[in-house]
Amino acid sequence: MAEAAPLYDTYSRAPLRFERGEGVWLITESGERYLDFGAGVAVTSVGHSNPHVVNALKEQADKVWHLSNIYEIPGQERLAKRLTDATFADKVFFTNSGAEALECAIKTARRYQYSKGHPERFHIITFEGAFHGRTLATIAAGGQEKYLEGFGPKAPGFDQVPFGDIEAVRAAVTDATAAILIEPVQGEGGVRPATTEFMKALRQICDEKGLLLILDEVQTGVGRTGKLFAHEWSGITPDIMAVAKGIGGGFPLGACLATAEAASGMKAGTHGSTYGGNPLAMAVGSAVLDIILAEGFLQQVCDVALVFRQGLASLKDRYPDVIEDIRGEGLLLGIKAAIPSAELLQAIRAAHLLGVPAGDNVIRLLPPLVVTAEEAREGLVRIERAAESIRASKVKKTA
Ligand SMILES: Cc1ncc(COP(=O)(O)O)c(C=O)c1O
Repeated sequence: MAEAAPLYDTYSRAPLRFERGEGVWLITESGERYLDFGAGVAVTSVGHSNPHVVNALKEQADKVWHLSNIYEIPGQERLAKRLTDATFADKVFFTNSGAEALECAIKTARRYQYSKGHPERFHIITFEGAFHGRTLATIAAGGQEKYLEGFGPKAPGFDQVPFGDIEAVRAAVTDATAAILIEPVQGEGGVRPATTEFMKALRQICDEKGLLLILDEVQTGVGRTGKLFAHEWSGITPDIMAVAKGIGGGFPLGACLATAEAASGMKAGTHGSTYGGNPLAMAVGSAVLDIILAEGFLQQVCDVALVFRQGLASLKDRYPDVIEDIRGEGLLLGIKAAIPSAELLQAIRAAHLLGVPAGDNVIRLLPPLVVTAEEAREGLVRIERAAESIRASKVKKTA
């Protein structure tokens, strides 16, 4: 047996060694092809090795890789302008990851209340089942105890309430509340979309009580649900939004977006990042946006998502012993398994399709947004093969 690599044991890794990627495919060292419907985990939005993005990265790499944020960085200004033009936001802070974008969002909200003369208003209302990252503040913000275990006292100022329970939110608001933080669709928590009514009610509570609404669109953003950002489906806008994953298409890039008012407390020296907003990341982010913002692209995402979802619904009808439910929005879909989800994920992987585990016995399917209807159908064929193999093994066991 090969000697274990000297890596932290933080991941239970599947024994697959991918050497390269092409569009929606990942190819192992031995040349086996897998349909990548995990896309990293909702990361490779425009597919693996997208030529437009690769060229942008190469071109920038020949010019300059790193500039300190103590200088003006034209690529940063351009990407910030594109993001603010396309959204509710007036201001952007670039980060290297989702958790960092959330850290910036939380700091922005607290600093806003502080600068308005309310230093006591630092509590953030968050939701059970939520996932916001793995830093000390974001595990405290998240609604899953397992991520806190053994990491010392939970950072103060995060109050969890049940997801979707507007009365619980109202009851949790106190004079110490600064903001409400929510994922429009809980991803890691089991692909659970918040309803439009719930999102609207959160906005209303924030307006009534002088709170900021922070959206975590790290997983749902940049076209994943068929709109540029998932909150657009509900017709509300946030005050602050964390973005990452899809915006970098695989390059470490995140961003915290805010209205000018919400960001008004973030003065020179209040926050910073050595690598955030570096020229390579900016070139990649801009190239990704070229594709996502191209005319008709998001409609294509919706069209393919419909084909995929209808196919999944039909599989659910034909294999109720394997699939209990299909849920999600756009190309952020979840199969709630009727058997242990790890078993189904394993069978899907054996059919050379990659999905991602989530809470609530769910498997997430998040193909690159460039997936075609034909590739989506190929994915369905493989899921059916997996369902058949599970049935066959059950028959064998009972025989
Ligand atoms: C909704 C959400 N927020 C935050 C994060 C953390 O992002 P990162 O792993 O880039 O820090 C994730 C990652 O899975 C996520 O899904």
